[in-house]
Amino acid sequence: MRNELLSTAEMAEADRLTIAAGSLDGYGLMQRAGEAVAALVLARHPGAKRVHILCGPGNNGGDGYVVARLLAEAGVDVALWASGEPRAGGDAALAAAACTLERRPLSTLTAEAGSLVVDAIYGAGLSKPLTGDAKAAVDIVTGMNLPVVAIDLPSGISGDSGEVLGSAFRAALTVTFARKKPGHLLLPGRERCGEIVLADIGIRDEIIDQIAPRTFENRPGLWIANLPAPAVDAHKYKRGHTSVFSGGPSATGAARLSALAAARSGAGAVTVLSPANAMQVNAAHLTSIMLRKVDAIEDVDDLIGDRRPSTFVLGPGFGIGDKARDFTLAVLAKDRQDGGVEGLVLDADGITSFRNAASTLYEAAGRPDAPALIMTPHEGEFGRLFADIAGNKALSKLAKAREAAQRANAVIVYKGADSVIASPDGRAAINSNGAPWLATAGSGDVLAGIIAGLLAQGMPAFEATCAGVWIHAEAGSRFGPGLIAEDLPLAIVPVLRQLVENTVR
Ligand SMILES: NC(=O)C1=CN([C@@H]2O[C@H](COP(=O)(O)OP(=O)(O)OC[C@H]3O[C@@H](n4cnc5c(N)ncnc54)[C@H](O)[C@@H]3O)[C@@H](O)[C@H]2O)[C@@H](O)CC1
Ligand SMILES: [K+]
Repeated sequence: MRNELLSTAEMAEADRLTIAAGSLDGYGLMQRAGEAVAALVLARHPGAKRVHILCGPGNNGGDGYVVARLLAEAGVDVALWASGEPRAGGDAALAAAACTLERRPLSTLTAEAGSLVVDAIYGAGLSKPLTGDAKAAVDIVTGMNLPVVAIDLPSGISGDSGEVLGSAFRAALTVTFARKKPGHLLLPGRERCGEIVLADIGIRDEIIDQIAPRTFENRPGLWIANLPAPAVDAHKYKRGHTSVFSGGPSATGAARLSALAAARSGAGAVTVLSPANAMQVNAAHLTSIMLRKVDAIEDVDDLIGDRRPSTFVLGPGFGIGDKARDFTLAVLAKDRQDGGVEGLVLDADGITSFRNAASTLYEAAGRPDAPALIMTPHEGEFGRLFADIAGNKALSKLAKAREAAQRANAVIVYKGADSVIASPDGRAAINSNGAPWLATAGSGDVLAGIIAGLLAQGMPAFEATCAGVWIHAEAGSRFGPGLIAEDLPLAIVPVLRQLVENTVR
């Protein structure tokens, strides 16, 4: 399966390039779109008493006119409601002319219980909040709880941001074309789409390649080729060494969770770096994971010279302040080359520690040959570091993560039920396999550990991060109710096995 997501502008470009390539004209694409939707309506709702088709003035409405004609030809009782007139001479006007059903104004919409609604009011062209007849239609249909099949997007949902503009339908099924759009995966759009079906309308893969999208759905196909599989002659340090900084005596659990997750994700060796006064408590809880005393920057330097850990986690339970900043900058000052430090995952207190010193962090991460910096902020932490970006209402979550990654010279995981992973090189991925069970104390510590563990095995930073987010979410979703963070490191094992055996996509 291909994982690209197309912005609404890229989708329009794909239409244009397809038409220019001469295989299909705009009207032909619209026919294909309408055929796909009509076929799904017939397949999914064979017993629908009556289907109300709501058509807007643009090409989304054009698709609706095609659906109306095809369903009527198939013997379905169709009622057609129009909002505005398609532009004369355009594809939608042709589709409307080919549909001889009586058209009634959408402002007079009435529907009966047991009927089905096809929403073709607005799609990719939505440019402002729903008002007037469109908004009233949403209220009526929602109030009656009628099932809705949305064409391309539920009207009112922005294809680029997933935001509700004014109000929006809640669809049971959304049929979109060629590739999904970010708004199908970002919240609240994802919830409003229901099941999403991707229909092939004749836009070929080569056309998408030409557009070279930089946004992806985070699925295994995006990174499986980079997933580490241990070589036959692997010894433990060849499989990567991750070190996790522990907090003080009363805050050590988070680091151990991270460490365990790094080990489960395949790092050959994992060390917890503990302040002297927490050595005992850490030692009492560690078996296969190593322990080393680290109180000062010299200790970090000694460790790197001596044991050559390739990745670090700093933040979980660590405490906010100078020490977090100093250790972070000490790690980022190392070189990557020749078996040096590959990367640092900065989470929780590690992120918050830089709220008034962000530029120092970004400069350190931007030095050529610096280890990769990966930051995993939830919404609150993101706002602390990137207040201006977080507060910019014109930006989607996707755009915010992208801008933050570029500014910070870091891979950013903007966490949430729709986590966005963005790379400083402009790539971004939206995750959609999460589950509410993952919102539990310590869950983020485990995520940081998985990412560091994959990174230590030589996975590139963006791919390791995307894989970590997906594996973490998949493990949590499969585990389900009752999940606590302690369960997660073990719960990733069956997910990893399926990935290694290539039985999950
Ligand atoms: N050749 C093509 O471009 C194809 C387009 N397709 C369909 O065409 C759709 C996009 O068509 P359009 O670009 O015409 O856009 P829409 O049909 O989504 O919107 C039509 C127009 O409505 C106006 N509008 C937007 N939001 C409004 C609001 N809240 N209140 C009042 N007016 C508003 C805008 O002027 C907009 O251009 C896709 O979603 C898809 O369903 C498909 O037929 C496949 C081929
Ligand atoms: K629609």
